[in-house]
Amino acid sequence: MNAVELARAIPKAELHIHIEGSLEPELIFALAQRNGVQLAYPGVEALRAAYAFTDLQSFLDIYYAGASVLLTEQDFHDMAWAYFQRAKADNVIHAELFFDPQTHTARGVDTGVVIRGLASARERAQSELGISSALILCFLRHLSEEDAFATLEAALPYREHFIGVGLDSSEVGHPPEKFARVFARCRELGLHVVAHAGEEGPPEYMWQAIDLLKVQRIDHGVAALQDPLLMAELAHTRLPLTVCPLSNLKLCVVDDLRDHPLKKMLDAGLCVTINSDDPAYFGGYMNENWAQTVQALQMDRDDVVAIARNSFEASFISDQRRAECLAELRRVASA
Ligand code: HPA
Ligand SMILES: [Zn+2]
Repeated sequence: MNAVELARAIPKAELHIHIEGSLEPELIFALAQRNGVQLAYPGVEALRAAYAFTDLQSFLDIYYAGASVLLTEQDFHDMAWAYFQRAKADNVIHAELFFDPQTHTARGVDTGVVIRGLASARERAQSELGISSALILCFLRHLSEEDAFATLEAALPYREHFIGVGLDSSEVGHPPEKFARVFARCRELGLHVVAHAGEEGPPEYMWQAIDLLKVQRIDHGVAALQDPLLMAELAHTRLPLTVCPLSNLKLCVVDDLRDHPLKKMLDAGLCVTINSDDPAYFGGYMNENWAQTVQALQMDRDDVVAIARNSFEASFISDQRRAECLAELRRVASA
């Protein structure tokens, strides 16, 4: 097996997937019809043709429009179940899913509807596919911290269904410091904390995520390369970064996959992982991200194994499940 074949075959954890970003155009139209929702596009092809993004905001506008078809518990279940089946085909054996309650509560959909629908898909993925998973509630950073507090409050009756919180949506102009108090509260509640930083924003936002939000992982973090002190810190602490190469390409964070910083970050000793972010919008699920990145950056089999191992080390799974995943990884890597 060469490095690209190994990248496809190796068991892996996905740690940066917005479940609303796994909604394929076909399912968007099927749900629109089921729920009587009117879309601004005449059909699947027209919608797909609109997926030509110039930056994060141009994507977010379409992503929030796509999510408008989600109304019932069954809708959330169907979306997540479709993702888990796709993940299984890519040898994902553990997944930590982001979801955005505010995208749905703003349309009158109750937080409980969102969480119950996702939770039942998770249970099904465990029993029918053997995929372990968890949910991470994300606050939309373009909204206020007060809004984030209200979102947390509304989700607390379902506390057993999510393991942590994150921070997503429009980065520039909405630094992590804006959410310092709500993240402190989440830490007090025993929730894991992560945040998007250094996708379009500067290294300063990554420092804020570390120092003020006290995150356990940074989502994206590709801006780290602009700051040698930050690189040294990340190498020293091994704070994981959930990198999303095809997302960075589609949102013009990099112009060419061959210029992607992932390999430099790996070689500098950072705990980097490969993830799909919003696969229905960015042209590829896990194995497309892995295969294209390994190919473009000419990574070898050792790099592939190191990144897969990082994905389990960076995950919020039990020690027992982590040991199982690492054993499975060793089995495939040595076959
Ligand atoms: O890549 C992303 N960045 C920020 N917010 C998001 N929400 C969905 N995907 C993203
Ligand atoms: Zn993301």
